[in-house]
Formats: sequence, structure tokens, C-alpha cells
Amino acid sequence: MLIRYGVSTGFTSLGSVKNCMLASSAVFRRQQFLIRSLGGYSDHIDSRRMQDIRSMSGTTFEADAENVMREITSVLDPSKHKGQAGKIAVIGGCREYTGAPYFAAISALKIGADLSHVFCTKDAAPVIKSYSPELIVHPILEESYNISGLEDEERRCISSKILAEVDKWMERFDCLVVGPGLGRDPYLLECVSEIMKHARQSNVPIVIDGDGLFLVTNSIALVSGYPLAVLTPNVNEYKRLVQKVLNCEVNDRDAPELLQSLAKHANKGFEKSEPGASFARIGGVTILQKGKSDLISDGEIAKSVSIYGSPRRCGGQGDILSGSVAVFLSWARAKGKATTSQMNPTVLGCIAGSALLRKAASLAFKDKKRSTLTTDIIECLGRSLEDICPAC
Ligand SMILES: NC(=O)C1=CN([C@@H]2O[C@H](COP(=O)(O)OP(=O)(O)OC[C@H]3O[C@@H](n4cnc5c(N)ncnc54)[C@H](O)[C@@H]3O)[C@@H](O)[C@H]2O)[C@@H](O)CC1
Ligand SMILES: Nc1ncnc2c1ncn2[C@@H]1O[C@H](COP(=O)(O)OP(=O)(O)OP(=O)(O)O)[C@@H](O)[C@H]1O
Ligand SMILES: [Mg+2]
Repeated sequence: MLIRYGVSTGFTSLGSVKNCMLASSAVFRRQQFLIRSLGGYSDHIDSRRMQDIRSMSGTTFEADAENVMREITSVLDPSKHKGQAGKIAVIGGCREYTGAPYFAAISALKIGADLSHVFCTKDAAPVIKSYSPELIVHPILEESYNISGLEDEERRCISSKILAEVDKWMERFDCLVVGPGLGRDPYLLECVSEIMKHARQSNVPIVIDGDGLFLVTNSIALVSGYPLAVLTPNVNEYKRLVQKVLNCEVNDRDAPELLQSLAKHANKGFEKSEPGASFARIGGVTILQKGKSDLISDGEIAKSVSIYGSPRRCGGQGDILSGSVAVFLSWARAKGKATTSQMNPTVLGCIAGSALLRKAASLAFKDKKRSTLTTDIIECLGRSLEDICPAC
């Protein structure tokens, strides 16, 4: 695989690419693919695109994650008031899963967000509250089993109340995390679709993980063309997304190209398509593909984070990641144009979230070895960030 293994091509112009001696190699074929996907052949390709191609061809592909973290991490400043370092909301938590939303929400606080909310089902709420007094837990979501026997009108009335309750808070949030431990109940997912539409209308960034990806994979229009959407699929979730959107199988050899293709901007008229339809592109979202290295693309550039993490694959690490990305993305947005890298804040958030999780996992593993659990990794988030961005 060209990029993950860092093959450097060193080409300087598109003309030289065309005439490149690599004509028969896989490297050349991948460059051709990239050039096509970045706008087709042209000797007048602009410098940003050339930079993108170089990034994709290995020279600058690995993100400078520590610098990104230094650049975007919120400064602790006595003049700031509560909330300015971030207000995050996790939409997730049902009868089966209470750990996942907790992991995402508490990770956000441990990294430095000021407030972390969880919107979950009524059954899950007391459990999540009992894990931590720090979280603000809203027991509002309903699953089908709880409303069985009700007339359609009554069900619609409950949905409206749920939506109104989330709307009261929506404008205050810097980022939503949709999906950790959400479950797949159809009634609940219908309500969450509406919540996502409202978040989008209010321009609130949305990190979509776990069962949120199940929802989005079946209703791509919920995120298509929304530049503040970040999808964080694991191996399975990514396979399902690629099958649904690109109608092909995942292939490790061309991983960055496939990822970029998936995240790339929509074709004209795409946004008007109906939810549930299958498209050529999701369109202008950012995707963080989790794996041995985390690959990140917003359709324009692609970056990898390969910092050594941990060989333990205990459940819940993806949940830490989603909460972390939400915080860093909020901080990157707050910095706005003040960042020197000029990268999309969603990409910066993904790079920083991925790097911090991996550092914390490595630190936890040093101590706990085979018995490392997600809660151990969460305990190492603060120290890992402190090593790179000291509080004072
Ligand atoms: N403590 C908790 O409450 C946790 C709840 N979780 C939630 O559980 C729900 C389902 O998430 P899943 O991650 O299980 O869904 P997936 O669809 O990713 O996984 C389904 C099945 O695939 C297997 N699988 C997972 N990763 C794999 C890999 N890399 N290679 C091969 N097989 C793999 C799993 O063992 C599982 O049997 C989500 O809502 C998620 O947020 C997880 O986040 C884990 C922790
Ligand atoms: N094979 C691997 N080697 C090293 N790190 C990995 C590997 N797979 C995943 N990771 C790391 O673990 C993080 C979580 O990825 P994972 O695939 O476990 O997510 P997930 O299945 O969604 O987790 P969760 O159990 O929370 O749902 C990734 O960001 C990545 O940094
Ligand atoms: Mg997951």
C-alpha cells in the first residue's frame, strides 16, 4: 500500500507525473486515480491540489499530530467562563448499552470540555447517572417496546416532545456525538434522524459513531453535503458504508484512495436526493477510518495517524475517540483561521482525537498490560495531553 508505507515519489509537476517512469507501477496507477479524483488531468492544476496529491503520495501523509494538538488545544485562561472550553452532547445509551455513551461523554470532560450532556433512553439514564455525577443526563429517548400499543398520533406526539426537549439545548452545544450505544430500534432511530436534521439546521457539528453509522449508512442524505459531519467507522462500519455508497468491497491496497472517494464532494444536485437512496458519493463530509493506522479524509486531503497505541482491543476505545474528536473539533473551530495549518477543523479534530487516544492507550498498556480496560485508558487521557500541551 503506497501511502501507509510512506513511499516517497518526489514529483514536482503534473507534467512530470505524466511522463513518470513509474508508468507501469501501482504507484503510477494510484497517482492517476488521485489526479482524476482531484479534478482530472491538467497542466494548470493549482498548488493546493498538487499539495493534496503529494500528501496522498506519501511525502506528507502522516499527520504532525503533536503540533496539531498544540495548535488547537484550548488555552486555560482565567478570563474565560464556564462553557467556553466546550459543551458536548452525546446522543446514545439504551437498554443494552450504557458504557459507550458514558465513555464518550466522560472522555470529553477528561480532555478539557466544560460540560458534557448525554441524551439517552429512560431506562439507561439512571445507570449512566450512577457512573458519574459530572455528566448531565437527559432521560428522554424512547424505544418501541416502551410505546407499543400506542396510536400513530400518540407516537408522533412523543417524538415531537423529544425533539422539543433536545431543541431547547441545541444552540448551546459546540458538537454532538451521535451513536455510541444508541441501539438500532426503528422508532428511536427515527427520532434521532430528526435531531440530526435540527443540528444541521443550527450548524452544530456532528460526530457519528457506532449505531449512528448504522442509521447514516441507511440514510446517507442525513449527512451528505454537510461539511460539519464527521464519521468515525470501525472495520465493520466502514465495510458497510463502502458497500452501500460505492457499491464495492473494501480493499486494503487502495485504502486512502477509497476513503477519499467516499468523503469527496457531492455531485451537483446530490443534496436533493431522498434519504435511503444509494449514491456515488456521501459528499463533503470528513471520515476517520479506524484501524491499525487511523486514516482521515475530508475528500480534499487525506492524513494518517500511526502513533503507536496498544495491542489491546477492548471494547469502548472507539467511544473515547468519538468524545475526543468532538472536543478537539470544537476547539479547532473556535480557533478558526488562527491555525497555521489551514486545514479543515474537522480534519484537525480527527487528527488530535486519534493521536490522543492512541497515546493514552499506550500509556495505559504500559501499566496494565493484558488487563488494560477502557476506563484505564480514560484515566490516561489527561496525562497524555499534558505531555504535549502543559496546562501551565
Ligand atoms: N460498553 C458498551 O456499552 C459498549 C457499547 N458499544 C456499542 O455497541 C454497539 C455496536 O457496536 P459494535 O462495535 O459491536 O458494532 P460492529 O458492527 O462494529 O460489531 C459487530 C460485530 O463485529 C465484530 N467486530 C468488531 N470489530 C471488528 C473487527 N475489527 N474485525 C472483525 N470483527 C469485528 C464484533 O465483535 C461484533 O460481534 C454500538 O452502539 C457501540 O457504540 C461499543 O462501543 C463497545 C462498548
Ligand atoms: N489493529 C489496530 N492496531 C492499533 N490500534 C488500533 C487497531 N484497531 C483500532 N485501533 C485503535 O483503536 C481505536 C478504536 O478503534 P476500534 O476499531 O476498536 O473502534 P470501535 O470498534 O468503534 O470501538 P468500540 O468498541 O468503542 O465501539 C482507533 O481509533 C485506533 O486508534
Ligand atoms: Mg464503535
